[in-house]
Amino acid sequence: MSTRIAFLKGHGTENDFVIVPDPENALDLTPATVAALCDRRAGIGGDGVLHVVRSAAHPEAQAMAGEAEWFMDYRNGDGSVAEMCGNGVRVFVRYLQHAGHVAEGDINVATRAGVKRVQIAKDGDVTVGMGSARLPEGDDVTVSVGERSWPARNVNMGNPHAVAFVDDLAHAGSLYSPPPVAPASAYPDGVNVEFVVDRGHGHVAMRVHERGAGETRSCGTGACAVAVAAARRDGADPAVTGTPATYTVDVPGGRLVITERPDGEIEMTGPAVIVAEGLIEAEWLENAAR
Ligand SMILES: N[C@@H](CCC[C@H](N)C(=O)O)C(=O)O
Repeated sequence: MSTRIAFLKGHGTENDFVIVPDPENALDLTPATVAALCDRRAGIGGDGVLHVVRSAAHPEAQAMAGEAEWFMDYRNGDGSVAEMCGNGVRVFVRYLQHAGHVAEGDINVATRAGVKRVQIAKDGDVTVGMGSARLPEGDDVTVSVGERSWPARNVNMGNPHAVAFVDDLAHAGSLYSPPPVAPASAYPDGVNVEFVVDRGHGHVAMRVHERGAGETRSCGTGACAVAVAAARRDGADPAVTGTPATYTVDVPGGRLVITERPDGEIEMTGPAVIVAEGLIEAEWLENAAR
């Protein structure tokens, strides 16, 4: 009888993930395996994989093991590695709670963008301290779709984003392929692109084309990048004014609330849901790895 490998399926504002618990880092999750798992027809389906590993067991996280027991080894749906996933880290902690590894309260999670502090509230929402945004000075960029183009803000949330304010989210088009961003030299490792419209005071809506996944229903790091870009556009810089800036960001899959504090820390709150759990056939996984 062949061994089976446990998985779960979860989402945060419909940014969906295949969760693969592998505490001792025993699985060889090749890019081909990840892409097969995320395939919505021949696999389980998801925007990415949350590989759940003890920090001490992963070479990229051992240095963080003293601060955070668990490492989120995040992979995009095409198999590529990403530094950070804001919705993913909330779902990751929801999984840790579901599996009985942690209780309500504050939990540290190691990520490629450093240790993130995550809080599980009684109402079910999960808040993550995302760290601060980096806005490379004089590094603004241009995003295009067909004949239209917009000036965009280069915002780094541990991973790269280009944030464009548009008149209508439909102007982003089908987003079947990555929207061109110029100059390409601003993003040597590729970029996530957000299109944003205003909905009211401190309230915006966005669509996103994610590096390594295509258009998704939500992107947590993207929503944070959007909140920071909107705040700067609106003349709000909490580090200067000493007043936190809060934005509600509507995404196709729900709503996220983002607050930037005067010390630069950005907090994001939203839902995180475990949908299902099951077993992957080892033989299928072995074939997928080839
Ligand atoms: N959906 C994620 C971001 C996932 C990584 C991204 N595609 C990248 O390559 O940087 C989020 O919620 O932040």
